[in-house]
Order: sequence, then C-alpha cells, then structure tokens
Amino acid sequence: MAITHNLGFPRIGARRELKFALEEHWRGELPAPALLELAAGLRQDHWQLQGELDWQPVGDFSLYDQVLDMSVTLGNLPARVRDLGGDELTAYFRTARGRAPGDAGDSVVAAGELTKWFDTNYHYIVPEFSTDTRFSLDPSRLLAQIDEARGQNVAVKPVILGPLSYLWLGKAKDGSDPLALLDGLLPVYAELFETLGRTGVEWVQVDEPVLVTELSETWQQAYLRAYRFLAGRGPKKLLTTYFGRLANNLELALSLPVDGLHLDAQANQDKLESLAAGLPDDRILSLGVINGRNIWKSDLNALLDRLEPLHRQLADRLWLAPSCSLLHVPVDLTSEQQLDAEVRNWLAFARQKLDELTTLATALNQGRAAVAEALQANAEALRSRRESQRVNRVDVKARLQALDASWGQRQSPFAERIRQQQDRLRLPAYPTTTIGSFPQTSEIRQLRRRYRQDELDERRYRACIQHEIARCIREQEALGLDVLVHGEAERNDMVEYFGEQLDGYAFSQFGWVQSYGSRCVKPPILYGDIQRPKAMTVDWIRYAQSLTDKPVKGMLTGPVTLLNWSFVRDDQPRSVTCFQLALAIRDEVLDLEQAGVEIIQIDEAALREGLPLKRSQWPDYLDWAVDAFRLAANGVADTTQIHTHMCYSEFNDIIDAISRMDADVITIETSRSDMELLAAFDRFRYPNDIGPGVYDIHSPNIPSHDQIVELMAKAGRRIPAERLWINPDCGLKTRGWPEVLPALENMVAAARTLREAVA
Ligand SMILES: CN1c2c(nc(N)[nH]c2=O)NC[C@@H]1CNc1ccc(C(=O)N[C@@H](CCC(=O)N[C@@H](CCC(=O)N[C@@H](CCC(=O)O)C(=O)O)C(=O)O)C(=O)O)cc1
Ligand SMILES: N[C@@H](CCS)C(=O)O
Ligand SMILES: [Zn+2]
Repeated sequence: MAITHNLGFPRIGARRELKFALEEHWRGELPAPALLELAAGLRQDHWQLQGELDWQPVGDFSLYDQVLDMSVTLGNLPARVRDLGGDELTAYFRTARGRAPGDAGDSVVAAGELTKWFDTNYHYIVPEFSTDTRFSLDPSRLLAQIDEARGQNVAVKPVILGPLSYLWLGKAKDGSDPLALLDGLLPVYAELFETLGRTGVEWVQVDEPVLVTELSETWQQAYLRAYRFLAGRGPKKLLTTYFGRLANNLELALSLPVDGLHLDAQANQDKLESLAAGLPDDRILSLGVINGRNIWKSDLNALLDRLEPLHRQLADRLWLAPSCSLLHVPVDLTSEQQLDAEVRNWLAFARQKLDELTTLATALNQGRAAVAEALQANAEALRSRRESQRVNRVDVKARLQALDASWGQRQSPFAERIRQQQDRLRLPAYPTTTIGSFPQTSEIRQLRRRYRQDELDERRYRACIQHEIARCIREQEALGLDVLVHGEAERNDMVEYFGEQLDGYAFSQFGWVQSYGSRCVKPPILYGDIQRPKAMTVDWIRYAQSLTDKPVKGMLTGPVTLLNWSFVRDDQPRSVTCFQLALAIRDEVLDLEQAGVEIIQIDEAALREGLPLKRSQWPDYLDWAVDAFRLAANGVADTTQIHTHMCYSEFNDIIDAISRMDADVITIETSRSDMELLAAFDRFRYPNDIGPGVYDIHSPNIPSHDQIVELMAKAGRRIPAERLWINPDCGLKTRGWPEVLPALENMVAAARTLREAVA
C-alpha cells in the first residue's frame, strides 16, 4: 500500500475568508472569539478537503505566519512584545504587525522583520535572537489543533519547523551566531516531541528546508548533533525537505536518525532508485511527486512508470505527497468559471493536486485499471497543452532567434549618457521622486471591481482613473517633487496588470496566494509564448504627462519580476520565457520613448529573490536575468533615462550584477539600515546614479525633515552628492494619503536644505 499525505494546505480560504476576518479584527470590528471560530471553520473545511489522504497535516494552519507560530511554541517572542503583557493573541499580532486591535501610543512596537521564504513570494516573520535568548515550550496551539482534528476523525500528522531551519531563518540582532543557541533549543524540541508522543501522535513532520541549501561543515555537524540528541524521543519523525535538490546534503539527511525522509522527487529524480534500493528496512521514503509550487497538471502516466518499480520494492514504506506545502498555490480550480476552458484543462490547484495524489496511490495500490478514466483524461490534457498553437508561436520563437548582442547595449557609456540626460531634464541637485504607486484607496479598488462586474462601462472607468491620475499629479506638483509618477491607480498589481494584457498569459478570478499576513497576490498564469498585442501603459502615462511640465516617469515591471511572480510554464527553460517577456517590455519601452516619455522606470523587485537557493547556481541565473533586463531596457536613445527599482537592500553579494544592469538610476530600500547598505555601492565604486530610500513605507510613521537630511548626509559619505536622488524605499500603495502627504512634504523640504549646502 502506497501511503498518501500532505505537507500543508493554503489557509487563506478559497474566498480569502481569513484575510477579510483578520482585517476586520484588526480594525476592531470582529471580536477575537469570532476570528478564532472562523479559523476553526476553515481548518475543518481544509481537513475535509484532504479527507482522502492517509495522513493529514495539523498545525500547518496559521493566523499570520507559520514561522511566527513556531516562535510562540518555542517561547521566543521579542522582549519588547513580552514586556507589554496582554493575552496570547494580542502579543502574536503585536509581533506580526507592531500593533494589536485598539493599540495606540506606548503599546505600539516595532513589528518583526518580514523576509521572503526561500525563493517563494511568501514572506515570514524573522525569529529574533541574541546571546541571551532562552527558549521555553508552549505547545498549547499545536495540542489544541490536534484535539480539534481528532474530534473530526482526522489522521493527525503534526507539522513543525525543525530546530536547524528555525535557527537558520532567524537573525541575531546583536550579531551573535544563532547556531550558538542550539544547545539551549534542543531540550525544548525534545520536550515538544515527548509531549506529542504522550498524546499518541504516531508521526510528526519535521520541516528542514534548509537542507536544500549549500550548508557549511559547521551546519552539517550541527544537524548530526541535533538529530542524535532528539533520536528516539516522541513520535516517529519524517524529516521533510523541499524547494530543491538535496545534493551534497543527501548523505547527511540519510545519516540522521529519523524514521522517514521526504524529498522533492523531481529535483532529486536521478537519486530515487538508488535511494529506494539502499533504504534501511525501518525507514519510509516520502516522495514529493506533485509539484506544490506550480499550477500545471502532473503527467500521471509518466509518474506511474517511475513509481511502480519503487512501489514493488518499498510497498507501504513508499509515501506520496506534493513536493512542498500547498501554501504556494490557489485553493480550487473549480471556482474558475471564467478561465478559458482550454487553458483550465491544463491546470491543477491545491484540491486538484490532492486528487492527482489519490489517483496515483489508487493506481499503485489497485492497478492502473482502477483509475483508467482519470489517467486517460490526464494524458489527453497533457497532449492538448503540448500541441496547442497558443503555447507555441512560430513568430515569437523566430524573433528570439534573431536577437543579437547589440540589442542589450546602450549607445554610449553612462558618463556620456548622463550628460545628455542632464541637458535635457535640467533637474536640480538631489532630485526628488517616488517609486510609482500612490495610495490604492478603497475607492480605487471599488472602481476596479465595478468595472470588472460590468457595473461601469469602459468610458466611465477610464474617466474615473484619469481623475485619480490628475489628483496624483496635482498633489505631487503641490509638494514640489521633481520627477513625477502617474500613481498606478489603474493597476491591481504590478505583475497581474501586465499579465492581463500580454498574449501567452491567462489570469484567474480567485487564484489568490498568501504573500504575507492578510496580503495576497493573484499570480497570472504564463502558459505560452509571450507577445504584446498593443501598448499597455502609454495612454495613461501620456495623459499624466499632459497635465504637467515636470517629467513623468513611464512605469513598467521588468521581465525578471514578471517571471518570478507569475506561475510560469514548465515546458521550456525559465531563461527563454524571461527573454520573451523582455522583448514585450522592450516594445513597451520603445513605445513610451516614441510618445515623448523622457524617463522610464523598469521595476525589478523580484530579481534578487529569484536567486537560486544554491549559491553555485547564482552566476548562471544572474547572467541571463541581467541580460533580460538589458534587452528590455537598452533599446533607447542616450537621452532617455532608464531607472530601475528594487525594494530590498542586500546588494553586497550581487553588486556586480546590479552594476551590469547599467540602469542610469537605481532606487533601493536603505532607510531601515541607516544607509549602511550603501557600503556595497561605495566599495564597488558603482558609477551610476542612486536613490537610496529615505523612509520606510512599511511603517505608518512620518519621517521628519531632520531624519531625512541626516540619512542623506550619511549617504553622501558613500556616494558623491551629484549622483544622489531622494525617494522613499518603495511604492506607496499600501499607505493612506494622510500619511503620504506629510512624509513627502518633509522629503522635499529636506532636499531643499541639502541643495542649499551644495549651492
Ligand atoms: C511588492 N510586493 C509584491 C509582490 N508580488 C506581487 N505580485 N506584487 C507586489 O506588489 N511580492 C512582494 C511584495 C508583497 N507585497 C504586497 C503588498 C500588498 C499586497 C496587496 O495589497 N494585495 C491585495 C490584493 C491586490 C489586488 O490584486 N487587488 C485587486 C483586487 C482587490 C479585491 O480583492 N477587491 C475586492 C473588493 C475590495 C474593495 O475594496 O471593494 C473584490 O473584488 O471583491 C484590485 O485592486 O483590483 C490584498 O488585498 O491582499 C500584496 C503584496
Ligand atoms: N512601482 C511599484 C514598485 C513596487 S516594488 C510601486 O511603486 O508600487
Ligand atoms: Zn518596491
């Protein structure tokens, strides 16, 4: 009997029920018991949807983030939150967001840092450590959910984050080494396992995704030490790895004293037979056979060809699962009634992926004939996708073939370009600008919803958006900003907006995926060769420019970010898809230039986050990613100024690549690090213009004039004043106008002060 299980289910809800309830609760409109009741209802629904599986995950549900949940279980909330007291839920939300419902004044604290979860678009709350950190067990959340699940006849398999991954994902604010905390942490994990054992849990899933990164000898030794210490305590342990190949850590993983190993079957595919052959009799092997991060149907027949011999060898020691938690895919394809039927037939969301798993297990346990119809339909769907004219377009492929290196080359080097641009733009010293988006108010979202639901015709919708753009231009002129933006009011999201307009993309209605906390994104589905049927942004920018004499930036999302934040095709290398996107964006850049736009910003917010988890693979990725950016950007004349924006700040290790992008101006996040992160640009003698962010847009706090002047003075010690711009860290879409206006007022005033100093 092959056994089926799941690593984790999306918790936001098929209709984003959790998002809306959380936001209502934070506004003080939904009491905590009602929020908790809704969460319990979602868990119940999700266990029911997973009812066919042999084991179901428990503890994967989270009100905000699973890493923060683990911090609670290990008694490791930040001292600034613990000191404020209050109940458990209050402390939880204060750590996540800096405030709980009703908090003001002294009860507002700095929120925990959010950072991306491996190479996904999910963001977790970073555990905070110092040399003084002491852990203590609080298993109450996990035990309560185990009880709840047992009450619903769930075959309970608790899920926890393992000790090494927990330490690796955290940060010591005092610069100490998190690994030094391992000895203090292990007894708490031991107590947790023993507690779970006493409640009769048979298997516990211990997530150690860090095993797919390239670990130093010290970390490898730490793994051995930790799992030897924990051996034999509590339930059987399924050591769970995901997001890639175990590579050098495979032997290490196999040598750990655990009862089973889960790995991504596709990433480790050349190892499966030898693994099965050498597996000790008392171990199980769990294969992540269904891709948990994309939305394509699996090739079930090909998988069975591979799995049948393994199953004959391992019998019930073969477990089948998705490759990782299904957190990263939408819940249910059956909701998508407006999606093109042909494309829909190629897709599988979370529910459909679990169906695939059940089909595979039935075929293995009872023979393929038992699921002949499902296998036939699957083969048909795959054939239809492979042969579809919409997937493979001769014209797009031919254009890519015809590319030569000159397409990625600006006409002149930066020093010459910037002289021509300055002659044309006549900007003051320390030019001020913003990153693109202005507040996405509920009125703007309502507009879009009414347009989508045909309550507003196109003419009226466009007039309303123009009205928003006009307001945005008016406000920026009144503030005295130097380079304006149109505000992005017409965009639901910086990626989805472009996906909706490019051939080769489909988009869903309900395909929401959690990005952080209650915030979701709806990644568009890139299924075929990419072609831009018509200009996507030119009318809006032209309209904005018609309202002002100041330059308005054309605003685009770059090819690498479109790639990394979409569900992309798996039938060709990512680099090829990225170059197709680059050509489409290049066409838009040239149309903007043709329309007289003097400055064009191409956001590459996801370029760094797409770095492979293994450093040895970085050079290859950076080569083609930077080439794709250059292909998109570099068709313009010297007089056209290209900006790029990246809303993160760790550039030390990729500064060569950033430099090779050769954007005339790069705007980056630096305010929270006190400009320290400019050190990389300084050390490398980065030659082009830089706009180091002077205020943190994630916080409602208003930066003062003096703070901004001080930050820019620090920047000036690293970068010559004539190459500095002044701007916020990132776009302002999540903020409200009452916060944005005074912040930008101070920013412009600070620029004036700085200009006086250089006059
Ligand atoms: C910069 N970030 C982004 C990432 N990935 C992207 N694809 N895009 C990004 O901008 N990754 C890293 C970060 C993550 N940061 C964020 C920040 C904010 C959000 C966010 O606010 N998401 C919204 C959904 C945005 C959206 O697409 N909205 C649509 C539909 C809105 C909607 O649900 N409308 C309701 C009606 C609402 C109303 O007020 O009446 C409806 O239709 O029923 C739109 O604006 O049209 C969120 O709500 O979570 C995400 C990631
Ligand atoms: N232009 C986008 C970039 C976000 S990373 C914005 O301003 O929202
Ligand atoms: Zn940004």
